[in-house]
Amino acid sequence: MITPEHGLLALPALRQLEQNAEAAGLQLMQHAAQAIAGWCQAHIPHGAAILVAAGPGNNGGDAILAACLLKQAGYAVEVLLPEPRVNAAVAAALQHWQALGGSVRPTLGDTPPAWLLDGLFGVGLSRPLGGAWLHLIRRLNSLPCPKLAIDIPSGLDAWTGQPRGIALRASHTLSLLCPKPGLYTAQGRDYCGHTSIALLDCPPTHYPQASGSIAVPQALALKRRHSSHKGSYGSVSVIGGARGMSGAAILAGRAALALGAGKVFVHTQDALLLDPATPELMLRSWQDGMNVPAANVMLIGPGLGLSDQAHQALDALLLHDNTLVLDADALNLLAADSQLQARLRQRSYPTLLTPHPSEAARLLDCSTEQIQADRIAAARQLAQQFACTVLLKGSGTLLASSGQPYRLLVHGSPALAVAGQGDLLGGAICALLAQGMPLLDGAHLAADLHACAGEHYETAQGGPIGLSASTTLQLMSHDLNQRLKQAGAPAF
Ligand SMILES: NC(=O)C1=CN([C@@H]2O[C@H](COP(=O)(O)OP(=O)(O)OC[C@H]3O[C@@H](n4cnc5c(N)ncnc54)[C@H](OP(=O)(O)O)[C@@H]3O)[C@@H](O)[C@H]2O)[C@@H](O)CC1
Ligand SMILES: [K+]
Repeated sequence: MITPEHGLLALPALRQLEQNAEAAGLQLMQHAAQAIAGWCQAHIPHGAAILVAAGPGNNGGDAILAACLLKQAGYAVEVLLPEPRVNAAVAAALQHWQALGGSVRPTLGDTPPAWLLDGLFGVGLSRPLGGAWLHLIRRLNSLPCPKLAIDIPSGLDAWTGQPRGIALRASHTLSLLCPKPGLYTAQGRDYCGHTSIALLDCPPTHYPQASGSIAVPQALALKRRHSSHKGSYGSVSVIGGARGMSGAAILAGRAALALGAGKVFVHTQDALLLDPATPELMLRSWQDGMNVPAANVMLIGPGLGLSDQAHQALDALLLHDNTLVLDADALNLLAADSQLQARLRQRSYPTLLTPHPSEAARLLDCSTEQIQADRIAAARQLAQQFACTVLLKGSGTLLASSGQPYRLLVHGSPALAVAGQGDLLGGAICALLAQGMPLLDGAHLAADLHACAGEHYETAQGGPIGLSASTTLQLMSHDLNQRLKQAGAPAF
């Protein structure tokens, strides 16, 4: 059961929710206005000058009713109404505003306010913004003040996280009734700033079924018994590291160890004698063969290259009856060979693909821009087309598996946008799977630990530059131990 604060609704379900609430006599717009005014009173100094930009739909209605409450609370509020043709709810809100002595201006003045409230467009944006709206939002973006977006920054698509023509660049976003995927994925994080959700006291029974979720699985399944040994925590084999690329496979192996796998093998093209920083790794060459015990989780791809030998290794591994994670060049080999694709679809054992947007584009034979234009659709299409679970990397990482609600990560940081981080994530996922977590949950928890490591680093350093692999792994294993401490009893 996905709770209202975690559920991601499609537009028809959101409209259904609105109708359910209205039918039950809930005054959503009043609740929205109270939530917005409450947020402002908690964050904006008393009496400050607030410009409230109101659009022609209910997003504008929320904004104007909030303006009324803020004026009554002693703020110096002005309403900007660029479009005089408004819906009935906005007209009623305007009457209330004018009855309080509030004035309305059609264009932006010269004096910048202390804060801007953006209530131009919300989830009713139905086409790209053009003409006068482009000009206005450009001017609002250049105002030297913090900006609170109501529900979603105006112009940002609430489902894809992409601006439609242009979008307001908010410093904060207060989203109403439920989270929306566009707050977190694609360009959403850059446009929304700090986000919070106001559920508007809407009872959970009014919420239709969610198509996605932002809830992170618990670490409970990873609790350890005292009477356990390394054989209790599974083993991971990493297959990659073509000549000159062995570092990628080693990094994946280190991550698998750091996140708790019992034993880790790393198969590289040339046999390495030792990883001095992690002598626990068991190093093998491709010539030693890929025969590994049936309980293993296998990761193929980091630094694998596109050679015939690499192709043969992937071809053989797809026949193995154990959990398989495909990353990096394994995905590129897959994209170029329909026979490999057919073999993948025939697998009956858990299989995960972990593409970044360019790899996803190769797999779906489209452009990276097309993937990014609708990341949720792309992740779902990959999962369906290849009959497996998919983790689509990038800002707002997504997980999709046919017949399941999609998952969306709300954490992450540009600190992670450096070489080697994908290899670490692949190894970390395998570690949690080797310890018995189901595929979707294990991949999700590992990705969340990775995303949070980036955020923790950025917070601690005051910026995103310079995150190393070893720091990432320390942060991830520390976070995992904290989550274990908070989890309940061991899962016997
Ligand atoms: N959902 C909920 O349960 C709740 C919703 N609430 C609030 O309502 C908001 C949604 O309200 P909404 O549906 O009235 O849509 P909204 O975003 O105000 O815009 C519609 C207007 O914009 C216009 N328009 C659209 N695109 C345009 C374009 N490119 N260029 C120009 N015009 C364009 C469109 O015109 P039309 O397409 O009809 O020509 C119409 O006039 C939601 O975000 C939240 O704030 C809360 O009160 C609590 C519960
Ligand atoms: K808005």
